[in-house]
Amino acid sequence: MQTKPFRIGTRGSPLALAQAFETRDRLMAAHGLGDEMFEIVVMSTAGDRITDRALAEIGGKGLFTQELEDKLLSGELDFAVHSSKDMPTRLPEGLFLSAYLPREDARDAFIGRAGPRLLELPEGSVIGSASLRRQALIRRLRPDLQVIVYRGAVETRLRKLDEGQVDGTLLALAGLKRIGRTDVVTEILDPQEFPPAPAQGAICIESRKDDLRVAALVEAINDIPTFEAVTCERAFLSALDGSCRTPIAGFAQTDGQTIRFSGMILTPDGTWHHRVEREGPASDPEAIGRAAGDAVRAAAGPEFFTSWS
Ligand SMILES: NCc1[nH]cc(CCC(=O)O)c1CC(=O)O
Repeated sequence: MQTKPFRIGTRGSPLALAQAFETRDRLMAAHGLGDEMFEIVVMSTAGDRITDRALAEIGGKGLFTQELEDKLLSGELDFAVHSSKDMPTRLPEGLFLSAYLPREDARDAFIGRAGPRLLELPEGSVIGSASLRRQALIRRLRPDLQVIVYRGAVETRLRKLDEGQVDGTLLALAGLKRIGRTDVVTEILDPQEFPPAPAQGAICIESRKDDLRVAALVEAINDIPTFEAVTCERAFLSALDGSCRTPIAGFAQTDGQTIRFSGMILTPDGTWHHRVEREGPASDPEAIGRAAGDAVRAAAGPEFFTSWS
């Protein structure tokens, strides 16, 4: 019988902590365990420390995960809780995503100071966002707006907005819900016009492949529809990857039988984009995402990926 508490790794941002506590609470409820059986271990990652540059510039994905993964591999942590959106498509040897929590709303939220709606902002308004996808989508819909790189924890971004450094910003609705700050949202963006990032809104658990005890523990809270949708979206991302500088959006929905996926790639300036729609059996989410990725890559042609890099 397990006597030592499970060590749960997380970043220290308010959102990361909320996600780690939600995971712990679900595990306690599923197994009838007390909180003494879990220890939350907070770690700082490179992504948390470097806040003045765009992520793609300093190395992109992996910046929020590497320190946690090192501690998983050394056995100092039993599992880590992440935003699936922050996870690289390829994980270190020996680690895997062993469970997904039920997905929150995957849509993006607009938070406007100069106006409540993105499409109605005064010409030349300044939007802060560090996400290549959001920057490109804004430029596509509103080429007249000025987009500036804007990072940091949610509360920092909201303060900068209040101070007037920008006229608006975009955040995942899911994150705002989890930290109880949906009060700032002025518009929820239509996922057809403003499609979310692959895996947005889904919390995942990462653990060692050979740790069957943890696999059995977390299996009890794994949400199958979220697993199917996010696996499909991550396969799309993986089929297109090669560059973390490509703005990519992708969203899958499943009814347990069929997965419906829709994806979009854009040039960073928003002038070109390609959409793809695919559906297929929920039993093979990866194949659907991969086929969608291959199709959109073929439709866009090689110059799409080289003309602006
Ligand atoms: N590192 C950015 C990040 N990773 C996950 C979320 C939101 C929560 C989610 O998508 O599950 C955010 C912030 C944002 O995009 O607003």
